[in-house]
Amino acid sequence: MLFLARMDVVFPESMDAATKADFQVREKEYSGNLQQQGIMKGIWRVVGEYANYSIFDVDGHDELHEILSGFPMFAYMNVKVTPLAKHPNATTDDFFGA
Ligand SMILES: O=C(O)C[C@H]1C=CC(=O)O1
Repeated sequence: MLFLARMDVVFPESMDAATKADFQVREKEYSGNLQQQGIMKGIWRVVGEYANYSIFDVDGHDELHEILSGFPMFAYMNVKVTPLAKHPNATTDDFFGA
């Protein structure tokens, strides 16, 4: 099942630069592992915002929630999830080469 997620990151004003940098390193590792496993099919920066759109291929809602809540920055993210269904006009099922 494919899901589109938008993640907006909002760090508290009081968070120091070293703590932010540490979150970013850990986030990159977590995200990279998901991409290597083929669970996270892609991630795109929203231009001009500290936010991304990502696509996940998971078995269901519970798995997606577990994955999203495992992001190191989860406590500082607002996440909106959109389930994706096949469009009748789609010419391929293989958009991500899966
Ligand atoms: O930089 C971001 O958009 C935050 C974060 C959320 C997932 C990820 O890989 O990075």
